[in-house]
Amino acid sequence: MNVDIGNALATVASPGISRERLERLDAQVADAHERIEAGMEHAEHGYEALNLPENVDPADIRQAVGPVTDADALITVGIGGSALGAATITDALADESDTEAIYLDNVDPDWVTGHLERIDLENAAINVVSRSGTTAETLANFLVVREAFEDAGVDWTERTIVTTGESGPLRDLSDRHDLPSLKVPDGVPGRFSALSAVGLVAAEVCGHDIDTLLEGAAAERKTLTGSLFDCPAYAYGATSYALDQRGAAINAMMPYAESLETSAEWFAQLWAESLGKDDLGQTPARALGVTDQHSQLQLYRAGPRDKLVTFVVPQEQSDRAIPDTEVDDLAYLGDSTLGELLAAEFEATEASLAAAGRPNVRIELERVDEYELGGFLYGMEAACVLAGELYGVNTFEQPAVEWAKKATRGLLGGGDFEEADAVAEKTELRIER
Ligand SMILES: O=P(O)(O)OC[C@H]1O[C@H](O)[C@H](O)[C@@H](O)[C@@H]1O
Repeated sequence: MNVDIGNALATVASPGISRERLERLDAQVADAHERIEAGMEHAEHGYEALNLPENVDPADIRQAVGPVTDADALITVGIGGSALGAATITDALADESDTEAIYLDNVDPDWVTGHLERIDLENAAINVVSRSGTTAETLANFLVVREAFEDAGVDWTERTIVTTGESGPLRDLSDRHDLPSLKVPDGVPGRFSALSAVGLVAAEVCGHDIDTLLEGAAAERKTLTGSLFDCPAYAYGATSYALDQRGAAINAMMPYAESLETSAEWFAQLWAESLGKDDLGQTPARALGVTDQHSQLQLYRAGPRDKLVTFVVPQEQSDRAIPDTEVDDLAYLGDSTLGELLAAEFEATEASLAAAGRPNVRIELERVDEYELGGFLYGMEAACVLAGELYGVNTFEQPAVEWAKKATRGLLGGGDFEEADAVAEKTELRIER
């Protein structure tokens, strides 16, 4: 990926970063890079995620998914980091797959039932993913899906792949039924695991080229150097951090490709869970070009100066001509294509923000394919790790999320957790109709 931070400079935007500040920031990046390299070298928790492109063996993944590559539908049961990386890849490349990728990452009963009633379960497969093997939503959904397979007369043990940690309830269940299983690599937090079996099983079942995904990531890894001026990932991480320090507390991720919409969800988890701690962090917002030009852009251009807009723009996309029309005022459209319209709208939006002095950054992908996606996922993870170093937070923990997990478990009678008591202590001020 390439990154253009020109519209984040103080000569264009406010908040913005001056050239002098960029130079000083680069010295901080050099120190942070040393720390990141040491973490990678010693396979420290979290930093190990940046070694994934070299450590993952695609042959293991291919072997595990062998029995289900004929599936018409793959039901991935997982949540957060155990769903969004895979969904980013398979949604981005969905046009090239005959397998429908479904993600059960919510426990809304109507929605889960709707999916299970719609799919032909005889030709479906299950991909259950949980790093901890204890996440209530995932385990509950898996039990529901398993039962639906049994009710349909399908032997779920022949149609299920498990990806989980070395031990835990899901590992026990997998061993008991002798299911094909893969391990979430040690030292890789869920939201940084897209380039492991966690993200690649679904990609492989859907027929995408996981070797090339890993090659794209490995190429991005080679760009990690001690200077933001040589490394697109660090340029993005450092710019986002510096803008946040100057008041851009919100980061609106706005891909200009329908197929990349899910990537903004993945980014939101990465950014929020990794950096949102110690009263610090930038709030990720999700937008989609061109659609949200007609809903959110007003706020981005004229609202509070508390936002960075991040565009993700594929340079090549397929195209379709706009037919000629009999209406004179619309004649200009007939000379164009949908792709040209999309490109023009992006350029106009980017320029409109710059003209109003609103900081924005452009991330360019050559196209939406396996290689570029691998590079994008890796690059954004590296950007996030760098930003975490600059903020001085522990990028790889999420104690605030764990709190709510314990409270939920306590409420369901899954143990004695003091966090559950807080639910009963809620302050009420009800206004009833
Ligand atoms: O993979 P699992 O252990 O099931 O965890 C799934 C998700 O659970 C929690 O909410 C964590 O905060 C996330 O980081 C994680 O991705």
